[in-house]
Amino acid sequence: MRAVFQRIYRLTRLAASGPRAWVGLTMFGSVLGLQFADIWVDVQMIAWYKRFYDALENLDASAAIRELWVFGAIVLLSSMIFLLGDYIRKRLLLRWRAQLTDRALDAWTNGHAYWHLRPGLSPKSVDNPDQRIAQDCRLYIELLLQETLDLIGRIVALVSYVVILWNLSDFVLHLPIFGREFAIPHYLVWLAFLYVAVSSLFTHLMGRPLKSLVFRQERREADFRYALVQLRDNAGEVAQSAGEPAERRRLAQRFDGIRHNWYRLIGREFILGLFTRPYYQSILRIPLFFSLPAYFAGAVTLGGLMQLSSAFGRVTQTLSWFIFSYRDLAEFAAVAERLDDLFASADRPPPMPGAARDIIRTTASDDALHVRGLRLVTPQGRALFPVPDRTIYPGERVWIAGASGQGKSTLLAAVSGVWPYGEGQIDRPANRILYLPQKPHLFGEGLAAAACYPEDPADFAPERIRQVLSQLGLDHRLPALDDDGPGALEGLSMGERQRLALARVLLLRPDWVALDEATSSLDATAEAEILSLINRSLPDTAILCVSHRDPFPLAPYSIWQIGLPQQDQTQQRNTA
Ligand SMILES: Nc1ncnc2c1ncn2[C@@H]1O[C@H](COP(=O)(O)OP(=O)(O)OP(=O)(O)O)[C@@H](O)[C@H]1O
Repeated sequence: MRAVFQRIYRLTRLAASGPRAWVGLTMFGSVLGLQFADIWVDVQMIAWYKRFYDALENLDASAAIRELWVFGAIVLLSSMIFLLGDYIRKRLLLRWRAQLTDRALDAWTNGHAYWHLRPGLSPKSVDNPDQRIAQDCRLYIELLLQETLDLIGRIVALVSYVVILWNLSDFVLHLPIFGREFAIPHYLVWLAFLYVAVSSLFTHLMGRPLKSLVFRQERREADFRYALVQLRDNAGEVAQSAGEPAERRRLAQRFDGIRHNWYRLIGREFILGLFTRPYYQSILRIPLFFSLPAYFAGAVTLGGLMQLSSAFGRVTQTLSWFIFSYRDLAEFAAVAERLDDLFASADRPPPMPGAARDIIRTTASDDALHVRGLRLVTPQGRALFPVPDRTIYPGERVWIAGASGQGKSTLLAAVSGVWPYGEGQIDRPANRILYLPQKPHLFGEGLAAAACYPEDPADFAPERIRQVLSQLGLDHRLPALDDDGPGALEGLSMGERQRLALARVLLLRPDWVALDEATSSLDATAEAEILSLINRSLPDTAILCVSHRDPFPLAPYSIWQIGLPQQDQTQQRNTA
């Protein structure tokens, strides 16, 4: 229970702090104030009923008409209070959600948490981070506002009801226990608290598994949604390999997960309902029974008994917030756990047990790349081939060669700073290394965004983008250049995707480039043309090229052999 409160405290602080935090807090205070004003209007309405019906009974037409005007004013005031409160509450919802989402995105993207916390790379990978950031942040704030406003409102109401009950139950109950007689003054007040405390304990014991079931349900829903997204992303491959039955099987399996957990969830809700439902239905009657000892002792009249039981009922009903809100509170606790877990894991991604994380990284003072004593291992601790020591200076071209699976891509990931497993030292240049993979991921924002990634296409002259795409053989795609939707990328062949990604090298003109089989899908002639174009256009750029084919157009280049040679190509090549 303490852990739940700590989580809620941490998350709420994240959402409600930050620049201009006072605006959010003022909004929260205003919503609360309007909630109290609404209660006051409610009280006015009750008083109005008495005045209006008295006027009717006395056949006082002018008083009745006056009360109609009062009624109109109360309705107007009540509507204004409701609408204003609702509007401010919704604005606050977005404000705190935006702040929490911002923090979650920071945590997820800073320090490469999104890279480290994937299955197989971390012992505690984070499932469905997209759902946690997109949905849980919203749900958390929604439930936070709902439960806290409700709770505060009830606490205030409780104080007034307890005062009423205390004054009404101004008599002593004499209770014989084990032969001795105990005198309990104001016994109804104590009884109300005891009754609800015992009932709350029951509710908690019966509903305890709900939180983890809700937690699991959210996860399974997200898994199912993600499986559908995967089908959309791989539509071409699935359709051409007639993979529909396999996809249906996969989707049905995910849905089965939802179904099984749902049965357990509703089963538990049923068990909880066995207690809460009768409790809900008897809460207005039980107070009457509890007040009977006072009646039979002659302490109150029948009218007093009714008044007492109604005050008692108000107190118990207000105190029963925990019982009535148990399902929502379980969801709130589950959402808080999922979100807090995301923040905690992103802050300190846990290391894989048994895999060294001892790579020392510094920024080289001479703007070169120095690799010393580097031994890379997989996350499971399997050692890859040792990487020969090497220094690469600005403007150099290097072919990183080696047979498949020996660690070339892993070396590039270590040089980029993301691969943590292994030991040795990497002193890297201060400037960013532009990395192009074999299978470039093109986001759905259109050709220009893909060609300039990760820079903003607005920073580049459209003419320059056209010229580069044309140099790379993508003239036929230029009419779609101004289309900034995913349709512009539809149908690009893998070779065209690689050409589009290579445009980044020519547009961004970085000081360092890592090409990780970035031309593997091009035919030999096109590959030679594009590599020569890059070689000519960027004479001062250092190029690290992972390739199974000799990148001779980059000549003069040297070879950095990783593991066993793939073929006999280890001699230094100095001419094209
Ligand atoms: N996340 C990971 N989990 C487990 N093993 C991994 C992981 N990443 C890489 N490896 C393993 O590390 C080894 C080196 O992989 P890497 O991709 O660096 O090879 P490569 O030399 O680039 O291969 P290729 O030429 O086929 O692209 C492989 O055996 C691979 O299975």
